[in-house]
Amino acid sequence: MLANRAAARNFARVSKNRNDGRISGGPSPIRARIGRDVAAQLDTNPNVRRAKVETAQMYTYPGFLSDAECDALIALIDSNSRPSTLLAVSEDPDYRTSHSSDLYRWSPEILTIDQRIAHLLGIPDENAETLQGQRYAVNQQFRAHCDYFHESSDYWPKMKETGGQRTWTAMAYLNDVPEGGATWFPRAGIRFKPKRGLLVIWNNMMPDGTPNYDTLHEGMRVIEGTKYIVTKWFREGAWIRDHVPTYVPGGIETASS
Ligand SMILES: O=C(O)CCC(=O)C(=O)O
Ligand SMILES: [Fe+2]
Repeated sequence: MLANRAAARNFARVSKNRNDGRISGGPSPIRARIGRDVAAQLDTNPNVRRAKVETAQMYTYPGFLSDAECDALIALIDSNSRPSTLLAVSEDPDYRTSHSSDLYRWSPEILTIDQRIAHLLGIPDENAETLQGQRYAVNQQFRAHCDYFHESSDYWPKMKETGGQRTWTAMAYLNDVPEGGATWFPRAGIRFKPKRGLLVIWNNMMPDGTPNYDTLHEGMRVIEGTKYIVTKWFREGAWIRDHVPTYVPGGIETASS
């Protein structure tokens, strides 16, 4: 507990603008406020633990998803997945070798989980991208990357229009993995072993709202078994702007805005 409080104090002091050589963005009062507000909410939740990391705000919530929820999500991922993609082209064909599944946001089971995650962080659900499932078979991985967008990139104008920068990430493991598949933050110096139901939450921004290169992370190669996760990325603004459809059994009400 003491160590975690010290981590929180030190995080507030760390404001050196480290980056990976690309312009990923500068300070931002809105992103800084989101960082403070979400951390304040997580710090008072008795189910949430702050990770012992000084250079980023990082938390865990063991058992956030029930076994039944994990099983339902695994079945959905298996029924609907495609090879994972990247926003920017990579020269390394092994960079992201998993399969992804865009989970159907308006189905009751996804909506409930989506809203629980948004409520936990205290960020409006409309700021969140659709929950994305990932499946990694043996030897598959997602090499080191940051979840925030590079504001000098070709894809940025489109991202800016659809809610802007990614601030917080929430990622849950749906199963235990016999060997490999940890999520490793080499710069922050922490590694999470997949554990069924565990939610890992981190802020991709620094205290002043600048993208935090210390959140660099890697989905390590799976050595034995299959790894299933769901990831939710929160934007600084509204990602959903249009009419929000209502779910009706067998489909959605599709009135346009
Ligand atoms: O698979 C992992 O452990 C990390 C996944 C990840 O970084 C992501 O989905 O953005
Ligand atoms: Fe990531």
